[in-house]
Amino acid sequence: MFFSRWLPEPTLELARARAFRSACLIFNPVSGQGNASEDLQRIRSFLEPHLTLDIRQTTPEIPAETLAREAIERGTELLIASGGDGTVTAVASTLIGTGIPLAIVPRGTANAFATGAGLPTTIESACLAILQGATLTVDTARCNDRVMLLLAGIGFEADTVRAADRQLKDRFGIMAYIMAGLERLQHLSSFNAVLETDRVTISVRVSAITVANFAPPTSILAQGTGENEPDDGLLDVTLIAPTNALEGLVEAIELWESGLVRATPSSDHHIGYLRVKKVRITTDPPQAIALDGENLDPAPVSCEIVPASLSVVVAFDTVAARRERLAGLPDLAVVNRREEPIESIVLNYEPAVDIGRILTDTITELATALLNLRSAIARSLDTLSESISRSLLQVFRSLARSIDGFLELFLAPVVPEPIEIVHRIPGRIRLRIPGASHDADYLEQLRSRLESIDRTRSIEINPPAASIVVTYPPEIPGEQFERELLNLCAKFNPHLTK
Ligand SMILES: Nc1ncnc2c1ncn2[C@@H]1O[C@H](COP(=O)(O)OP(=O)(O)OP(=O)(O)O)[C@@H](O)[C@H]1O
Repeated sequence: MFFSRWLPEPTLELARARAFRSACLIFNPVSGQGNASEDLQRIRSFLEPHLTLDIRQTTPEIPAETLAREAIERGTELLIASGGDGTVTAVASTLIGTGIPLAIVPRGTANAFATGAGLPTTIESACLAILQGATLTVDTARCNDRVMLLLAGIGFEADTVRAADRQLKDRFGIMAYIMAGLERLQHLSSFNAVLETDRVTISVRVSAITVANFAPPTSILAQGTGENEPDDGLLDVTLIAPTNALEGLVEAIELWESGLVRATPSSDHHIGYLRVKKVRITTDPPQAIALDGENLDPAPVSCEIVPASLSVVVAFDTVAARRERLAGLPDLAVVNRREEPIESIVLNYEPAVDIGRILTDTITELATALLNLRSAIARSLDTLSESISRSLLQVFRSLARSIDGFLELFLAPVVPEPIEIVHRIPGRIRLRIPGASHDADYLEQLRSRLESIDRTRSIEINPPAASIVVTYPPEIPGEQFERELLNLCAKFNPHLTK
């Protein structure tokens, strides 16, 4: 989602895995909410100094798919899709199995493919990735004999996609999906489903089923397994069966958290998940389907993974961080036996990703987006029903609680540096914890632990100096008391005695 822009730039000026000499840019001038001619100008200014760019613009009559097929016939080396997910899907579907790489310069509303596959999400970072030329082969899938890049939603998800129409997206951007979801929550219903996987047959009553190849954290209903990987050779199936609208909201937030921290949701909720190579799903009554954001008529759904079938251009550091790291090994020598100088690039890569900062910034950004949404809603109250406004208020409260939880998790615990024994004489020992200076609470908690050593006479704490003086009867052997003291510190915080 917002992560990629915080990832570090490669340490070389322009580290290149492969230098594309030419590319065909398929540009949708009506995608997203930005200024298309400015966007095109920026793409050209980044790329044209380095490669020959064949620019083709889509029109209502000439879709991206036709332009992509023509480019493949002309023998293009690289196809760049610039637009929303509609444009990306159309171009990608022509490239499956060809080995020709796809680069994405995302300019849509959700940009679900780019964020879900961990690709660059700004024009600048996407162009830099094209110039660097690192590629990753990802899975695609087939759903009812059509290409599925991301996911198929059955039931609630499909109803939400239908409700988030162009007008709502133009007005509220990505928040349109949240608003549409809240609106649909008022009419939550359930249906019977039979899932036949490659291993088992499952019968169940649910409100939503999502089958995902991979999905960004914003595709909330696809986050059951918490690990939608683009190249794991598996489909992730999420089943949700809330008993009422409020529980649905809570489960959506639980899934949103799962996607963000890449963990499975807690077992307290009516959320199921499984991972399969293929699945056939029949529903009673028949449910609407959303395939990669496009609405399909109700029908049984058959999905199958097509492993390692699409080559995509990724940020160089993403590939290096996932696949290879040699920097820092002693006496390192690497002989390049290929024309492409990839080894030297990997050697120079220094991954210094601060996950804590990324998450904190993301959450802050999300909180800001929520505030913006709230003001947008306040301005549009006339056009919203009272029940939608009430639901929105509830979702703000729940999201605020989740955000608080994250901030507490990532900001609160400061792990002090290991403890130092500054001074010891019989009957008195002085400790110092450098990282805990000014953290009076932390020192007080430690004091109450140390008080449990029964022969302790007194404990004095000096927070600014991060020092603790402990006195004990001088006749007790010093090493024995010290050992007991340090054992207790280690139990309080294992980092203290490292
Ligand atoms: N020049 C054009 N004028 C009008 N419509 C166009 C033009 N070129 C493409 N389209 C339409 O744009 C749509 C695809 O838009 P886009 O790539 O933004 O996908 P999207 O799914 O709408 O994206 P998002 O939901 O992320 O905004 C297609 O329906 C296509 O027919």
